[in-house]
Amino acid sequence: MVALARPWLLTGANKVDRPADFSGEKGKMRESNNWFKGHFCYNKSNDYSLPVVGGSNVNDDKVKAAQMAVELIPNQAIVGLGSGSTASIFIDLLAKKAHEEQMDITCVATSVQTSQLALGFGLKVVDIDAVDRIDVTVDGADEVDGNLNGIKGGGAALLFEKIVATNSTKNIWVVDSSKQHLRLGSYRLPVEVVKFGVHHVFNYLKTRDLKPVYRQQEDGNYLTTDSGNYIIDVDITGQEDLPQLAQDLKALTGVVEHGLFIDICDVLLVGNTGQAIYKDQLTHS
Ligand SMILES: O=C[C@H](O)[C@H](O)[C@H](O)COP(=O)(O)O
Repeated sequence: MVALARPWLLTGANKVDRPADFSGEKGKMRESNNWFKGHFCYNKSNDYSLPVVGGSNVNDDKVKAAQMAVELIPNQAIVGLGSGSTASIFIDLLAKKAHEEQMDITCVATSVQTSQLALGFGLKVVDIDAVDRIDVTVDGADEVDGNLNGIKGGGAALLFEKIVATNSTKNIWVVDSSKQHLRLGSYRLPVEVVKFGVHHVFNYLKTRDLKPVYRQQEDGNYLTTDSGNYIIDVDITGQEDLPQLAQDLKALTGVVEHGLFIDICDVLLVGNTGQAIYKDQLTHS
């Protein structure tokens, strides 16, 4: 049992004032949040505090990136918690540090699963509307380019992730170097679309040569996000002007959000190289 492997869970040091409210889904593990679906497997039963997690190089790299991020979190910070395997490692390490150093940390989660994970680790998680600022958000990414623009949403959390990120003073991304590409597009871009009329949006995306594909669950049903929407993954390899594409997608009726995160990441932490790349120190833009 996880709690036994993490003694800081037993102290009650991090009291939950107001649990995050995800539109009635509180406390439910939804299928849409099964992160293993074509993406990764985060095994909550592993106590992977450093030595144990080292099953693969990629995992080692994620741990290193997460460790670097934890060092950047000051006491009394309001922290946005990203979603995905790397963010999950960060959450675990943050909980450990908060306990050991008796830090006063308040967290805002970007998905139901992240909220449950953080609460399980003893962190204080509040609803985004219960705070008037988010000091720093730490999240993973599916792909990131040399300007620190990226694609997110491989775990279908892009909408809440973008809401939290755009309301954060600083955004730190934690990645392994396989996520770094000169140009975005190796990873299909997730587009979150309301269910009503979704086939019309799908057909329009086809006409834009975006080769849309519905994201499905293992049982063949369309995957549903925490907000009750569908995800359509599109191919952006032929798209030259990504900021324009981002605007076009956003303007499409029925589209709620897309996974292009442009000009959002402030600091990129790359686990395997130990690099910290700061956006304001880039020589190009
Ligand atoms: O919706 C999912 C998020 O955008 C994740 O942050 C992203 O998919 C990266 O996840 P991971 O750290 O597992 O590669």
